[in-house]
Amino acid sequence: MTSSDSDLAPAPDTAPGSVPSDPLAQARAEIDALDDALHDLVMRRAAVVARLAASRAKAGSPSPLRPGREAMILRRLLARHAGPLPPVALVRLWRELLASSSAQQGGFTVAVHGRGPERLAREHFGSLTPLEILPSAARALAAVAGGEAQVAVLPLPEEGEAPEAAWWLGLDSPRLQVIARLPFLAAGGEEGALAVAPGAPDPSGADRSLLRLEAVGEPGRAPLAAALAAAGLAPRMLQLRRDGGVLRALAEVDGVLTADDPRLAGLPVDRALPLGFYAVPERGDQG
Ligand SMILES: O=C(O)C(=O)C[C@]1(C(=O)O)C=C[C@@H](O)C=C1
Repeated sequence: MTSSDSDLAPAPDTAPGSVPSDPLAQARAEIDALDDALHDLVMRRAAVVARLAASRAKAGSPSPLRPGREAMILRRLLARHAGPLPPVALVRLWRELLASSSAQQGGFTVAVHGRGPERLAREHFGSLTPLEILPSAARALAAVAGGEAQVAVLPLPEEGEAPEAAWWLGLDSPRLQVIARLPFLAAGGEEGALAVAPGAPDPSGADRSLLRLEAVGEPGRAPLAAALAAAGLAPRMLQLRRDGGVLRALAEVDGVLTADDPRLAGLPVDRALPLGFYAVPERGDQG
C-alpha cells in the first residue's frame, strides 16, 4: 500500500459496520449517524413545505410569512426542550429553517432601518435572506408598500423620539401592520425591533396589539390610561406625544385587537386605530 492509499483508506476503527473502540471515533460515528438522520428529516420538512407552496393553500396572500404559526412552533419546541443545547441555539437553528422555508415559497427580502434592527433581522430571518438597508423607516415602509420587500424591520418606538423617527405615526394600517416583535426569545433589557408587513398577522394564541390614539382635547396620561383600562384595554405600555394641539399615543395591550373591536368605540379620543399585533416573546434569561 502506498502512503497516499493509506491516507484515503478508512482507519480500522471506522470501517463501515464495525464499532469503533476509540472514544473519539465512536462519538464521531454516532454524530455522523445523527447528522444523516437530521439531514433526512430536514429534507423531508422542505419537501412538505414545497408541497404546501404548490398546493396554493396560501394563494392570494402577499407574503408566505406566518409569524403566529412560527411563534407556535418555537413555543412548542422550547416547552419540550431539555439537555445541554442552550434554548437560544435551538431558536437560532429553527429561525434558519423557518426563513429558508419562507424563501422556498417565493422571493423574500427584508427592508431594514437601524443598526439594532439590522442585527435582529439577520438573526430572525436567517443568514441567507437578502436585507435591504435603508436610511429611514419611511423608506423601509415604502419598500414594503411597493412590493420590493416583504417585511420591514424597524426600531421599537420610544417616547420622546424625533417626529421622523416615530414611524408608527404614519403607519398605513390596515394596509401595513405590525406582525412580529424581535427577538422572539428575549433575555429582557436588550434592544428590540418590530416587523411590519402587508395585511393582518396570524394570531399565535398569546399576542399583544399596538393601538394608535389621536385626540385633539389633549387628555393626560393618567386619564387616558384609566379610560383604556375601563374599556378592557389596560395598557402594558403607553407612549404619548404632543404635536401642535394634537395628542398622539401608542398603547400596547394584551390580545388581538382589530378595527371592529367594540371596546374602541367608547374611548375618549378622536381616532383609535389598531396597528397590528405580535406573539408575546418568550423569556430566554436562562439561555
Ligand atoms: O405553515 C405555513 O404556512 C408554512 O409556510 C410553513 C412554515 C414552516 O416552515 O413551518 C414556513 C413559513 C411560515 O412563516 C410558517 C411556517
